[in-house]
Formats: sequence, C-alpha cells, structure tokens
Amino acid sequence: MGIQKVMVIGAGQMGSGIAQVCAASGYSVVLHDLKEEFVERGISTIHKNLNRQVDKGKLSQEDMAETVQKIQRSTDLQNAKNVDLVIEAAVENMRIKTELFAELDKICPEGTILATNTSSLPITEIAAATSRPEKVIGMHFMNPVPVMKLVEIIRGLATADEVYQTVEDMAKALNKVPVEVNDFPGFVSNRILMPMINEAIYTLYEGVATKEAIDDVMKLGMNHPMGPLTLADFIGLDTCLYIMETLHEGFGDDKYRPCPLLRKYVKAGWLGRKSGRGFYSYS
Ligand SMILES: CC(=O)CC(=O)SCCNC(=O)CCNC(=O)[C@H](O)C(C)(C)COP(=O)(O)OP(=O)(O)OC[C@H]1O[C@@H](n2cnc3c(N)ncnc32)[C@H](O)[C@@H]1OP(=O)(O)O
Ligand SMILES: NC(=O)C1=CN([C@@H]2O[C@H](COP(=O)(O)OP(=O)(O)OC[C@H]3O[C@@H](n4cnc5c(N)ncnc54)[C@H](OP(=O)(O)O)[C@@H]3O)[C@@H](O)[C@H]2O)C=CC1
Repeated sequence: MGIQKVMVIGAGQMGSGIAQVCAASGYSVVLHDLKEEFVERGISTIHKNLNRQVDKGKLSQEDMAETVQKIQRSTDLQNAKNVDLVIEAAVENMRIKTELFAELDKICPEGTILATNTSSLPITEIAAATSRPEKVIGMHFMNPVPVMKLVEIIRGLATADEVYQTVEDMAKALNKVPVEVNDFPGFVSNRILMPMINEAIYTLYEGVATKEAIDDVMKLGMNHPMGPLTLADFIGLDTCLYIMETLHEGFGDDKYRPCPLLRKYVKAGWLGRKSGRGFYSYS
C-alpha cells in the first residue's frame, strides 16, 4: 500500500504542521479547510516556519520552493477522490469527525486509508461511521508538528495490520518516531498530560499561586520546557476542554472533571495563543 498523495483536513495549527512535514518529505499534499481564508492562514504559517529554517541556513530556498509547491489548496472535499491517505485534523468534536468520515468514505477510493489526528476521541467510534473500519486509524501528531518527534498510532477495534504497518512506515518516512497504543480515551499522551494541565488550572482557580508562579514551579522544578498554563494556551483551551470532557465521559470518573475556570475561559472565547488571549495575552 504505497502512499503518494495525502489530504490533510483542517488547516489550523495541527493541519498546517502535518501538511508541512508531509510535503517536506516528498508527499503530494492537498490542504483542505471549510473556507479559503483558513487554507490561506495555514499556508502562511507553513511559509513562516519554512522561512525561519531558511534564515537559519537549515533549508535552501530551492528546497523550500519545492516543499511549498507540493501543497495544493482545497475547499471542496471531493478533492479526496484521488488521495491514498487522509489525515483529518479538524476540530476535536465527535459529530464533526463522524460526519467528515462518513462523507470521505463515499468520496475516497476503496483503498484509501482514513486517519484522524484526534487528541482523545475513540477511533473505533469514528471508524463505525464508515463502511471501511479496517482502514481507519489514529495518527496523533504532537504540537508543534515540525519539531516534536512522537506520532502516537492508535488502532481501532477493526484496524487491519497492513493499515497499521503502512501508517507506521509513513511516520518513519516523516522522520518521526511512531509509538503504538490502544484505543482508550486520551490514549496515553493526553490521559497523562491533560489531567496535569487541568490540575494546574485548579491550582490557579483555588488561588494557590499566580499563573506565573505555577508555570515557574513546573519549568524550573521539573524541567518542563513550558509551564502547564503556557502549554494549555499553546495547545488551545477549547481543545484542552474537549479532551477533559472525553476523559470524564469515557471513564465516568470525576477525577477527570474539567476545571470551571477552563470552561469559563472557553465560553469567553479566550482560547489561548490562537485567539490572542488565554491565561496570558498574546499580541
Ligand atoms: C494536545 C495533544 O493532543 C498533544 C500535544 O501536542 S501536547 C503538546 C506537546 N508539545 C509540547 O509539550 C511542547 C512543549 N514545548 C517545547 O517543547 C518547546 O517550548 C518548543 C519546542 C515549542 C519551543 O522550544 P524553545 O527551545 O523554547 O524555542 P526555540 O529555540 O525558539 O525553538 C526550538 C526549535 O523549535 C522550532 N519551533 C518553535 N516553535 C515552533 C512552532 N510553533 N512551529 C514550528 N517550529 C517551531 C524553532 O524554529 C526551533 O527550531 P530549530 O531547532 O530548527 O532552530
Ligand atoms: N492543538 C494541539 O496541541 C493538538 C491538537 N490535536 C488535534 O488536532 C485537531 C485540530 O486541532 P488544532 O489544529 O489545534 O485546531 P485549530 O482550531 O487550530 O484548527 C482546526 C481547523 O479545522 C477547521 N475545521 C473545523 N471543522 C471542519 C470541517 N468540517 N472540515 C474541514 N475543516 C474543519 C477549523 O475551521 P474553523 O476555524 O472554522 O473551526 C480550523 O481551521 C483536533 O482534533 C485536536 O484535538 C492533536 C494534537 C495536538
């Protein structure tokens, strides 16, 4: 099962990064989002990242041009009709993902693998929206995609071994390190990371310390590259809330209840770095 052409759905922070690394490794990429302006925003992020590498002398102008020209823009899902692999990186919402997968199942050729970059949602449930659950798999990249080495690969109940192998090979071709995990809420990464972030938000909510102090404790005391509140802003507070809700519902255990302050910020539209304000302000 050779992968040559990939559609990435969602041109946000994850989708743009995934499109960039796929194109840089020689794959033809179709970057799809609902509106042209979102696709253009994703393309401009890719330009910014590649330009940074050119400025540092890590990438030549020619290689940058070659990468950029491998990315085709799309606002019509029918463009999935001739791709070998779809990597879905739209918003963390089960209804949106199952609707997309049901539609892709109708559009894509029989052999096309449908992967999702979901942070926490059950792969098996997403797969059940299609008539090809054996070709549905989780391919969970980490943020920022061009930098982080891990790709968590999640098998759904019906995922075929051959499909797993193809996706693992592709992750290696992208110069990433694949790690296989089973289909449980939050997989491994967010089952461990997100309760820590949620606890940091409770620590702020209960007035134990300022946001800066909480971040400093974890950065200087535990050597984390970013404090948990800075990291929450970086991931997106909406995504953090959706993940906590998936853990809470999926395990039925109140230890996963999202902090009310997180809910309040998301309701206010304070989504973190991507909206200009979260725990911190970004101009
Ligand atoms: C929610 C989920 O489902 C799963 C997740 O993704 S959870 C989030 C996982 N990610 C993390 O935990 C990230 C934690 N933070 C870090 O590792 C670091 O702060 C960081 C890599 C983001 C930045 O590192 P830093 O040392 O502070 O900054 P800096 O020196 O400027 O950058 C290091 C490199 O990353 C690159 N970089 C930084 N931010 C970037 C971005 N947003 N996009 C692309 N590249 C970026 C820089 O260009 C630089 O590249 P070179 O080594 O080629 O020069
Ligand atoms: N942020 C992170 O650190 C990580 C996130 N993830 C996962 O990746 C996915 C994307 O997250 P992220 O990139 O941060 O989110 P963003 O909000 O940055 O981007 C999501 C993009 O998808 C678009 N979109 C929404 N619905 C559709 C649709 N039906 N069809 C096509 N495009 C759509 C959005 O458009 P609009 O603006 O109109 O909504 C937006 O441009 C989520 O599932 C998330 O859980 C995985 C790893 C890390």
